[in-house]
Amino acid sequence: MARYREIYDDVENIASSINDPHEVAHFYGTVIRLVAHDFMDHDSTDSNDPMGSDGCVDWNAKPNAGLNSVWHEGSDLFELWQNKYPDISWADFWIMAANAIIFDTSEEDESGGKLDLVDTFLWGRDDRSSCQLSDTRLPTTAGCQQVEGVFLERMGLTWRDAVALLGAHTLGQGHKMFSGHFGMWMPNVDEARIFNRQYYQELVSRSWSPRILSTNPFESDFTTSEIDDPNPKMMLNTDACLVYDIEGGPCCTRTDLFKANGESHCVTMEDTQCPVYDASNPRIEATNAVKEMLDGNDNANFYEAFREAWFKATTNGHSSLKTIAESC
Ligand code: HEM
Repeated sequence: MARYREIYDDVENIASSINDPHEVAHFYGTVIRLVAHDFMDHDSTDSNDPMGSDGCVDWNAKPNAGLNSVWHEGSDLFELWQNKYPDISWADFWIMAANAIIFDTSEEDESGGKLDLVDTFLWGRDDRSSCQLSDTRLPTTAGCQQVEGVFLERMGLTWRDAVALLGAHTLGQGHKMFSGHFGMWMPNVDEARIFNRQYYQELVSRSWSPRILSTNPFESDFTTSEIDDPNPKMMLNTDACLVYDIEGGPCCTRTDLFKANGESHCVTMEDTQCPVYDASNPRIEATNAVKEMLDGNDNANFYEAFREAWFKATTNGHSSLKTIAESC
């Protein structure tokens, strides 16, 4: 346990040594994203090669672009592992580093506690040196079929789990040079360094309009600001579809919001309201989960749902992991 806590301190020290707030947000975000890309290749229906958290991502594959900014020989995090924790597998170490960041960036509840995922942590994952084609199991940003494919069908999670995990998009940002999707889910870089339920508030309270990407005109996402805004805001189709049915064609998520001068807040499609799911649509479960995260005065529902989903996602496919006490 002492070592586990030491990793929290060491990761916090790396973050505190970074001066630029955008770089801090990117460091936080990329470590969490790295763990997600390690576990999102799990396929419980493939008994030959289910994959999952195994310290293996295909660094050259397009969906993983940007992950090597925190994990390459010479990076602070890699050096920390190499110099102090080389006996710990990459898979275990990445999860501990992510848990450290989530603890550090989460908000205190009424009793002064933060989100500490220590009780979800089991160790003993073996690293793989090769996981070819794992990237083909990673979701694209196209829409909710992708969310269903990765989380419900292959990882065996629920809509509530999927919605909770996607709440991690409260941290960090997208980049033109990596995915082509650029901007933050949050309105500013201060918010993009706090792990809280703000993602859901942003999703339901703003007018998100479709944006064709200059980096890839065949792909789109959603924004609330002009394309050349220095701090554009962003929601991916896989985020927007948790509440809005975006499959019927381009639409704006809130056509009912107006500026003081009467102009619509929608950047485009100001007359076309995105429909919401009706009770017979299975995706209503996603919307209900978003409502659950927003219910109450604090992050309690989000933190509890995230804790459950993170445990399932990081242990998926493993049958002999051990509790920290067993390492003593
Ligand atoms: C349907 C599933 C998902 C899709 C399609 C998706 C897509 C993306 C994309 C396109 C980016 C921008 C990458 C870049 O250009 O830098 C991103 C960033 C990020 N993702 Fe996801 N993601 C998914 C699930 C997850 C999950 C499960 C987590 C964690 C639990 C996560 C955490 C993050 C974080 C924290 C960032 C910010 C990284 C940074 O600041 O560089 N994502 N995601």
